[in-house]
Amino acid sequence: MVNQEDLTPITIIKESGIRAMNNDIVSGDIDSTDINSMPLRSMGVLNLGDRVEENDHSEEEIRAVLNSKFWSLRFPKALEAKYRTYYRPRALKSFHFRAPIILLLYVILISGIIKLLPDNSFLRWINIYGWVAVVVAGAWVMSYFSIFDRWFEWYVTIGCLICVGLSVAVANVIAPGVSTILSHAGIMYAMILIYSFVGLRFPLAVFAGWAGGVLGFILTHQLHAEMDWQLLHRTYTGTSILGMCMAYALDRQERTNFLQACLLQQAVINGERLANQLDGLSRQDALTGLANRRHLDEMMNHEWNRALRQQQSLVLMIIDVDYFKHYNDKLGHVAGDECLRKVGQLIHSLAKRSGELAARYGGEEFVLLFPSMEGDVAEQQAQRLIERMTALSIPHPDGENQHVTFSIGVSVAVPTPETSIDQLLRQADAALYKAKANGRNRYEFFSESMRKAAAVEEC
Ligand SMILES: Nc1nc2c(ncn2[C@@H]2O[C@H](COP(=O)(O)OP(=O)(O)OP(=O)(O)O)[C@@H](O)[C@H]2O)c(=O)[nH]1
Repeated sequence: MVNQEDLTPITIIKESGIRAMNNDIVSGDIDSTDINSMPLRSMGVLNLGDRVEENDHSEEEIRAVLNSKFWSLRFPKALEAKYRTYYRPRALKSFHFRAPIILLLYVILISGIIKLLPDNSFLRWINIYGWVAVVVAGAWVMSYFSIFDRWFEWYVTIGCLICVGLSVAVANVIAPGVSTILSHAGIMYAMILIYSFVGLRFPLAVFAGWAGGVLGFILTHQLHAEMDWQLLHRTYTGTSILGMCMAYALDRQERTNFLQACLLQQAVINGERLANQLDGLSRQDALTGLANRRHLDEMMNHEWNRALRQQQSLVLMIIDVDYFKHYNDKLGHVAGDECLRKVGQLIHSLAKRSGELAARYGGEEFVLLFPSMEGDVAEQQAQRLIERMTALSIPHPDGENQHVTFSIGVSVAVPTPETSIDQLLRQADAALYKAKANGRNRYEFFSESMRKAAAVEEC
């Protein structure tokens, strides 16, 4: 049995997948294909006990097979191969406890037969029937060695065939009498066990049953005994027919269970996929495809706590489009949306490293979060942003520069237990205010003088 960790989509994203999620959102590329490749799929959430392996058959295909009733007990090739790999370990595991039960039944049976045997027959009888125990015990032992696993069906089939042959032969070598009746009961035991208890698929069980009968016929002749056909038809042939019916029904039931497990697995995967998609969408800004405020808040806290633990500096930039109201008023909201999309793409192009995040903060405001970044690198990034925006050259009908620009407020901090991410945000906001006041199309860093001015204002 494959034990799966019981992880829900939400915990996966929040714990191990948060980074993958972040990058997908930032790139604005969340769609079902990406979500399929997220950690959830590789982890597999299904816990159906004996798990159906990776399900690459479509739901329709499985339903079609299920509806076809598969009277021939055979699926289309690929599905059949998958069924075999699903079925074999289950049958093998069952055999671990079924083999000793067979041995126990055998002991009970022979203890009854021994009491009824004529005195001079014991050695002859045990010399033949004793091998049944050896064969069953041998198969049982083999089932514990994984090197034989791939041959499981075959060594059990051959073992069953030999046991049937020996059971038939031994019933014929004993002189007619009371003990013969129990020996024929032994044949019936053997037939029922191989058809319905050992765990063989229908065709193999049929092969073992009838080929075993042929072997019994040959052994009887080799041992110079007579076949009592009338009695054999009532025991061997009768139980063979009954056993075949049972084996057929069991094989079909096993196959039906497999198909239903496939469908259930598919339903679970679809549910997880949908949950992932919804979760992704709930963290994405619909207009720009960047992370939205919700995801930004989570990531800011996440990165803040990490920076606090590792005592690394964290950079936060608030970027605000200049004179955007004028742009909107002159060109309309649709053009305004298009402009915000382009600005969003540009901002995203700077958040490349793992953990870096570009988000839409609201309206025409964006945020860039840079973990493990020092002030001098932050300055280069801010400068780069301004330059790329100039190069983008989106015409602004009413702007000072004839093209759309933005202003940037930057704050840099190494977190301490006394400070918070909100403080960092407020500082970036204060720096942005200064950039606007100083003429826009520029960046400003939060400085000591701003801190003092803020303190004075607060007083
Ligand atoms: N097209 C569009 N406009 C938006 C959206 N969100 C906010 N806005 C507009 O953005 C404008 C923001 O205007 P203001 O806050 O006055 O800022 P501004 O005109 O850029 O002035 P400064 O920031 O001082 O340079 C408003 O006209 C909003 O209607 C949006 O999703 N799409």
